Amino acid sequence: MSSPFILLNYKTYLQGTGQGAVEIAKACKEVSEESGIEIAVAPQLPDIYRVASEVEIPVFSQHLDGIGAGSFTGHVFGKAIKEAGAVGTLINHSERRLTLAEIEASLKSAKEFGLRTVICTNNVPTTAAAAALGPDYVAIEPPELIGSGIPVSKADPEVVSGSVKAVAKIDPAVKVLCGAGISKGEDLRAALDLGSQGVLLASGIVKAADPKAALEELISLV
Ligand SMILES: O=C(CO)COP(=O)(O)O
Repeated sequence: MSSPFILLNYKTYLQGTGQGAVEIAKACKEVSEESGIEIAVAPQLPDIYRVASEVEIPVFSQHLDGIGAGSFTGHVFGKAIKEAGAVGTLINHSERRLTLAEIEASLKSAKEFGLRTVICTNNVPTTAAAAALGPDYVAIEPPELIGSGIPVSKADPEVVSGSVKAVAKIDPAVKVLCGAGISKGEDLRAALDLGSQGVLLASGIVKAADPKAALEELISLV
């Protein structure tokens, strides 16, 4: 099996804001180098440039709007994200839901600017629909488990294995991540055993007293 992909979403957690965003990214980079596992970070939009400038690590945006250059006040433009140093973006996170048409437009914009794409979903049917759009990854995250500390890979293994199966049927090139409540080595191990190719996670690392130690524990059973 190939090495997993770990994507750390900072959300708007205080610990991952401003300089904290840089410090957590440095911890991720160290653990990534020590282990050979790809770890990417998704800081808040205003922190993308600072993290990408100060730490050599893949940086993702937490959101992207499917708009072009022009009259779009307050929107997130793919070219700006790319030039800030991002290499990818989340699309349709549970805390930043989009309509189907908006997801498609966001994906198109991300692809236009060469960004890696992760469409977040909440169940097997939406995962199947997202896979049909052809992103690099879909990330299945049942909303009720997000931030709960209860790992999706243990509490709802069927939604992970069901998503893996559905995506394989629709487009085997699309990779599957899972997330919600993932924080321990055994949670990541269970996620990989269910066929996912990595995890999207947040609070277990960002809010940890020692994010580097938490990351080392997370990957201990890979
Ligand atoms: O929403 C998530 C990642 O995008 C999951 O959050 P938690 O890891 O805090 O459950």
